[in-house]
Amino acid sequence: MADPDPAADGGDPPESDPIVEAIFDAVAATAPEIRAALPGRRVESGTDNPSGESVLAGDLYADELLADALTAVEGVGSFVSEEREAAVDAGGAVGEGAYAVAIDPLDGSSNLRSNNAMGTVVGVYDAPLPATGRDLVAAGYVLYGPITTMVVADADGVREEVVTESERGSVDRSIVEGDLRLPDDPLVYGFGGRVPDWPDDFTAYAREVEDELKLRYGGAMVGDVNQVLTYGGIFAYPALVDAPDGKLRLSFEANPIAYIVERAGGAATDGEVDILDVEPEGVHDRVPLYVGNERLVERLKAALD
Ligand SMILES: O=P(O)(O)OC[C@H]1O[C@](O)(COP(=O)(O)O)[C@@H](O)[C@@H]1O
Ligand SMILES: [Mg+2]
Ligand SMILES: [Mg+2]
Repeated sequence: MADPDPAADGGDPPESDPIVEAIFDAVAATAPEIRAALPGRRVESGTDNPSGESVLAGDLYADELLADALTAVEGVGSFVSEEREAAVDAGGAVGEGAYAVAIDPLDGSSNLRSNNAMGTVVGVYDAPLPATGRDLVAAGYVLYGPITTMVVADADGVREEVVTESERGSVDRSIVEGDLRLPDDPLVYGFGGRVPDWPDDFTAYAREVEDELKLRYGGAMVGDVNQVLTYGGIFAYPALVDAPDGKLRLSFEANPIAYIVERAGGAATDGEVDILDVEPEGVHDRVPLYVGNERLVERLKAALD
């Protein structure tokens, strides 16, 4: 369930965390370089990642750039990536003043060839990984769409920034929405996986939602979730009959998205429990993800019961 908004009780909003600020400064600073590098990196790298998926040159480039940038941040003790088997030790004791950062360097990379939206997903944990989402202190994503935006959720709430490259070669960031909240009236839905692979109970739920909302599925989680955050609705990459854990990874896809959407007033579940309560065994564990307006998520859980 959504955490109470610290500022809503009339109290002072919590001070922003300087390490978290430095992490998202580093992520924003890499965004123009990643975007500029994509045209020449649409080809297969010839390698597979720990999830057994083929990796594009763009995935590896983004991973290298973000690894260098994030492990250099004072207060980052460990770095985990979709493209790396194990955590990279960045110095500093995670959980005792240092954070573990988990990233999906390029989410939706299959959209690179078709020139559709992609992104970078970031989770900042106050515990060594694998950890539950309750150990997140912040999360965010960069969305490489017609413009480059960055959504950041932390103790202060959820904000959306536009990230542009300045003449000086650095980045300019302007907050376009300082208190992002899911609209109460949902408008869109996007469900991944092939329809014949959906379990019957999810298919029945999908048929109901299809009669109520507009289909918005672009094939990149960050783009599809950003539609839900903007217009209200639900995104799912469900459990499939031949993949009961779905496709998305908990540490650097589902948990960060769940943290963001919960702080924006929504909900996120694996079909049974809150995503943020799922106990992983490994940093590459997959989990079904259903995320969006609370009422739609509650109906989903009842449908899968
Ligand atoms: O191609 P499918 O099966 O629709 O899967 C799309 C899903 O796979 C992903 O692309 C997986 O992420 P990566 O591209 O980071 O591996 C998600 O962004 C997206 O939601
Ligand atoms: Mg991804
Ligand atoms: Mg990826």
